[in-house]
Amino acid sequence: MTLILENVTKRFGEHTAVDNLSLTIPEKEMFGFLGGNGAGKTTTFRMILGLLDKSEGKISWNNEQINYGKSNLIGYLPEERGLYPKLKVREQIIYLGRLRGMEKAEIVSELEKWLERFKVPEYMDKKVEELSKGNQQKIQFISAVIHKPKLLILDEPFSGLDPVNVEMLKEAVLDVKESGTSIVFSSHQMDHVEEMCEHLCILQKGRPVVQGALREIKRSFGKKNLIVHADESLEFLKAFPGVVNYKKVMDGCKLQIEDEAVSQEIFQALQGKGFIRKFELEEPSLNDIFIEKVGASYE
Ligand SMILES: Nc1ncnc2c1ncn2[C@@H]1O[C@H](COP(=O)(O)OP(=O)(O)OP(=O)(O)O)[C@@H](O)[C@H]1O
Repeated sequence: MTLILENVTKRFGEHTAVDNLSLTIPEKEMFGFLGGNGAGKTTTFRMILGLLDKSEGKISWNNEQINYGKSNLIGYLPEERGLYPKLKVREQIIYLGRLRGMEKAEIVSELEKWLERFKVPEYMDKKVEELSKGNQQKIQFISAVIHKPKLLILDEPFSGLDPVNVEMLKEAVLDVKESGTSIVFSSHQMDHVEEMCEHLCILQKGRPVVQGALREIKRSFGKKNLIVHADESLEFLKAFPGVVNYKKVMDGCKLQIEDEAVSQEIFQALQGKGFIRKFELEEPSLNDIFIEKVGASYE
């Protein structure tokens, strides 16, 4: 089931939050949705879910109009987490599972599996308000996937989690994807998107500035990173032709260079200038691409 957005626009009064956005999110894919604060990610999610009317355009899923009435097919982890603090985890998930048409016994058995997996079986009969913020997030995630949705929308799923819990949740998300669910998720942490997504879109002021397959986006960016560690000062590389950016790091520097050929010229220029301990050419990171494409709009 492919999710398609065609020329979707959302205006709040004079302000255009999402501007003529077209996207195709392939079936059974993990799609990364990125953008700075206020870029329009949550607004797009709300429109996909039918929680917010769009001003213009068309959103369809499997050629049908999508809406939250089809909630047994959709899972949503909202940015503003929304659990009932006074309810016990068991009551909470049973309530949400029933709303999605599940039988109570099936809900409890699925919940037990998830709590075991997240290493918190003892939370079954704890009130949500008794759990830490990160652990509430695990429960919120369970509430989004308990009914095995076909489409899962995760708004900042990893924010506020410690590194161990991030890894645990990442694995869970990948398993949900492997079971055949299409997943769209937003994140400000580029490394998560880089690790998990085949396709992505970077929004800036409601418009896509980068869109497509991650591998292709990196290839077409052209610039590469070069890390050099040496005994001698490398300051002279700041002004070296083809060096776009120079950053001092421990023991050396990290350069952004125009293309691979520049690295060879630098290598030659370094001959006879002391011992080179590291000389490593890297693909640009998604963080580099994001900063270049979106960073300018902050100035
Ligand atoms: N209900 C609303 N009424 C008026 N303006 C809104 C409303 N919801 C969102 N906006 C505006 O639309 C723009 C996009 O907001 P949105 O929440 O979609 O951004 P976001 O990309 O999710 O940002 P963040 O990363 O900070 O969560 C912002 O300028 C925001 O102020």
